Amino acid sequence: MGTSRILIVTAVEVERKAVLRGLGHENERVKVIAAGVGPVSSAVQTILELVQSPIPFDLVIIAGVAGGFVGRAEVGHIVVADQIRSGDLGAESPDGFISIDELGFGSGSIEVEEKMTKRIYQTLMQAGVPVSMGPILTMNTTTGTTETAKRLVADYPEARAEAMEGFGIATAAQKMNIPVCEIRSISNLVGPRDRDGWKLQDALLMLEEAFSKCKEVL
Ligand SMILES: O=C(O)c1cccc(C(=O)CC[C@H]2O[C@@H](n3cnc4c(=O)[nH]cnc43)[C@H](O)[C@@H]2O)c1
Repeated sequence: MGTSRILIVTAVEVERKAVLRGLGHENERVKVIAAGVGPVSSAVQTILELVQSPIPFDLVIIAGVAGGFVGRAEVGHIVVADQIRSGDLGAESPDGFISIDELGFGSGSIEVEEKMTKRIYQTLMQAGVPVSMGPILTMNTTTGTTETAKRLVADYPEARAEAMEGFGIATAAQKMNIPVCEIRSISNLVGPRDRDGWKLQDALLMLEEAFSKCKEVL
């Protein structure tokens, strides 16, 4: 749609390939990179890409698979973030988790680019893709117990999904004054670890479909 340059950042290569299949091909406006698993690796790789690019990027889109919170995002659905939040940046205490905001050391959430977020969400809705919108949490550690899942559901009542890169990549983009969006395809539910139960292939196919439906509005 626009003439802006977009950097799409996934964690792993299979996600990058799914996005590329959806887009049809990479072009001079849209670049897709796999920046590594977790907020640190993905943030560092993103900032390197943004700083080293001869032509500046206007938008960063975080994309990949994610865990959905039970009753809030089903496996096979797409979640578009209306907020990118760290789910574990802070301190533990006997009275519960204390966020980085409450500690007074900054903010654990980053706002998304509203116009593009709405455009992506509406495009997917109109195309009949199962999609919902809400905060996506970023975790250093994939949740694998009922206890942690309960803590997250209680602390972030609006959160739809968790993944491991969003807050890192968004922080890198924010430092460069570049707006961000996040789109995730749900591969598993957040809860007791069941790695064999992850529907990775289905989620990657849905990620591909989401980008194929959205390519005209990017
Ligand atoms: O087998 C594992 O425990 C495992 C640990 C880290 C990463 C993976 C991946 O397969 C990497 C892909 C990517 O998946 C995102 N993801 C998917 N589901 C979840 C989740 O329930 N909680 C957090 N992250 C999730 C994440 O962004 C990874 O980078 C496997």
